[in-house]
Amino acid sequence: MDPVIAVEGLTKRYGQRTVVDHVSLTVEKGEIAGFLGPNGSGKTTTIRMMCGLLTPDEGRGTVLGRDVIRQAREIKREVGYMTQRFSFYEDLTIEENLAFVARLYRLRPMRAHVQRTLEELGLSHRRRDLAGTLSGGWKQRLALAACVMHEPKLLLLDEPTAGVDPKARREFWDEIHRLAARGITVLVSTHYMDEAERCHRINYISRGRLLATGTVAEIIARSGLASWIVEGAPAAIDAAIERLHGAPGVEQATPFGLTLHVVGRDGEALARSVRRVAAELGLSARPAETTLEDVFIHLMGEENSRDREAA
Ligand SMILES: Nc1ncnc2c1ncn2[C@@H]1O[C@H](COP(=O)(O)OP(=O)(O)OP(=O)(O)O)[C@@H](O)[C@H]1O
Repeated sequence: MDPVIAVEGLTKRYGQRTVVDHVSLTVEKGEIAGFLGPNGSGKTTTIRMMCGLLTPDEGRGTVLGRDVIRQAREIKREVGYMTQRFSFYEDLTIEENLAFVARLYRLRPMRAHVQRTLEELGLSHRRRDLAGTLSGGWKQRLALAACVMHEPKLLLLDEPTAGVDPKARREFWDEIHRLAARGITVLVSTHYMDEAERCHRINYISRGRLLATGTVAEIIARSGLASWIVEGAPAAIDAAIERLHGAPGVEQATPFGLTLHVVGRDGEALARSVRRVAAELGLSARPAETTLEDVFIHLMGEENSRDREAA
């Protein structure tokens, strides 16, 4: 079966700046593909090129079997795109907002589409609530309803859960998994690590370039990073950060509450440095599983140091 998204070398420039730099991406049917990267790394721009809203300066490929350059209009109609800043008529109810969207898409019979969508997304009992009175989580659910009502086979969700509480985020992701189980393909950008871990595959982009792609396990394994956790009193942890900075094998030391994640590629040198500093400061240290967050912090750090070298 052909991939739902198969793009190659997508590039977008604004003036002198290349904001998306030869991004190639494949997403298979039914897959939940995560799109991660720091602010301003080019996720939204890439998504907009894939849903036919923005013409790439270079690159080619297909989305839902249609050409991203020549058939942008068809793609735009056939995907479900949830933007970062979706908007509703706040003084209309959930049902009225959906009816408005159904009219935009010329869905017939309109009532039946609205009804089915309300039911599928668990919105029926709140359909007479005004959109303006909904909590963040329910607004997000309404936005998702609006972009699935025309039954798209591909959903492009741009940070759909930004600013939503953990319970509502979890429910939103349960919904994404339900949609994927029905064969809908999802590409979703996020800054949350727990969400990244709920994706089948992850694509990590930084400064417009795709730096890592694969399952969580593959990305962690390929990073070649070893990790240690150091624990103890806050003052000693602060001192450990200072002593570990620049120590052999230590590439990053990141505090997480009362623990410190210490990460590096040279496992033996890292172990020696961590053990030494822990002993000096009376801290406990143990080897740990490298997390996705460790890998992403590391990738960002590498980019920054490349910049410093180039400067
Ligand atoms: N129309 C435009 N004109 C000029 N620069 C732009 C335009 N659109 C985006 N950019 C720049 O391109 C870069 C990538 O932006 P983009 O919104 O794609 O990133 P992002 O990864 O989605 O970021 P975030 O996580 O903050 O949403 C940013 O530096 C942004 O300022």
